[in-house]
Amino acid sequence: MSTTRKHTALPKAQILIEALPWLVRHNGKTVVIKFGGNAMVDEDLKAAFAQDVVFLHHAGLKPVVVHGGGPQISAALDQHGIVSEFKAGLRVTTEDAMDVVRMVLAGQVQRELVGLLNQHGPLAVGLTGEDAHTITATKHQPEIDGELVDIGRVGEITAIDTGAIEALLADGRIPVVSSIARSQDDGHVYNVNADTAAAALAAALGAETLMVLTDVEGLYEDWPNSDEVISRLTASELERLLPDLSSGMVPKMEGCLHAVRGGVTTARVIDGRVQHSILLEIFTDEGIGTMVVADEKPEGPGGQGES
Ligand SMILES: Nc1ncnc2c1ncn2[C@@H]1O[C@H](COP(=O)(O)OP(=O)(O)O)[C@@H](O)[C@H]1O
Ligand SMILES: CC(=O)N[C@@H](CCC(=O)OP(=O)(O)O)C(=O)O
Repeated sequence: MSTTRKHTALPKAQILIEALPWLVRHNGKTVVIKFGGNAMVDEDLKAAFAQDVVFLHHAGLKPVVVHGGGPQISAALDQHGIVSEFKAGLRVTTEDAMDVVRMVLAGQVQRELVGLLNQHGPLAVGLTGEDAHTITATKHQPEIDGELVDIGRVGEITAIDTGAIEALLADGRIPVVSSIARSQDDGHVYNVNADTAAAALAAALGAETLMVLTDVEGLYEDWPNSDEVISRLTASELERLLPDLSSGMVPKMEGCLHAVRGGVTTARVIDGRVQHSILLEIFTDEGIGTMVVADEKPEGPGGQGES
């Protein structure tokens, strides 16, 4: 090998070998990746996202994608002359709006992601929470200022059946899930926040990691006044912060807490606007967003930590 070729080739080998401990650690582990609608607006980013997910698959992990589509739903509702309104961070979803939500999530956003992933092989299979009872929900009525408020067809998850997703993973596929659920009580279809759905699936699947891709660098300590990102926090620390959080961050951080308390090792909020942020997060030391971990167990003999 000529000296020049060696000089260009060796740094590449170095980068590959740096990933070895991470490849060993994550081999065979399930990672649930939530791709937010706000991070999904750029064509190059969507293509890079698909590459990263396929990379994880071929590196021996089991990625499960849960996608959002908030901005895409708002645009479609607008075209139908339906006004978008949010209460407690959730979209007020009338029966007519629900038809649009379902059409956009399952018929457009999910199809597009499945198409991008399948450019790399026969890998992705799309489903919604309705399929094989994957997500069952009941009508959600949030409490606002001490009163229960009716926000229409918004679902609260009551059960997860991981059977269909596990069968797809066992078959070497990449499930792509839309956050729509069916109620077993009234038979209606419900709109579920995609962060909440991703977190519930991560916990039910016993995933190692929940990764939430969004359009900010992570959880800002003092949003919107400063852009200081909290890089790591425990479940209890996050629980104390929750009442002070606003808008889109509420379901994300509630989801991270639910996932970690449900046994997921780490839940991360990362910047989906950074190309290949998933690879940086999984295969390097340079985690770029906010990582939530379980509470640390107290040290010393007889110490009984939280699990
Ligand atoms: N503490 C915070 N840190 C970061 N972002 C915050 C915070 N509080 C509220 N936000 C808002 O939450 C948004 C992300 O949520 P959302 O718009 O629902 O995104 P997505 O479509 O990715 O789910 C950010 O763009 C920001 O405007
Ligand atoms: C009940 C509720 O609010 N559902 C969300 C579902 C999509 C979603 O969560 O998309 P993002 O992740 O892009 O925000 C909605 O209708 O916008």
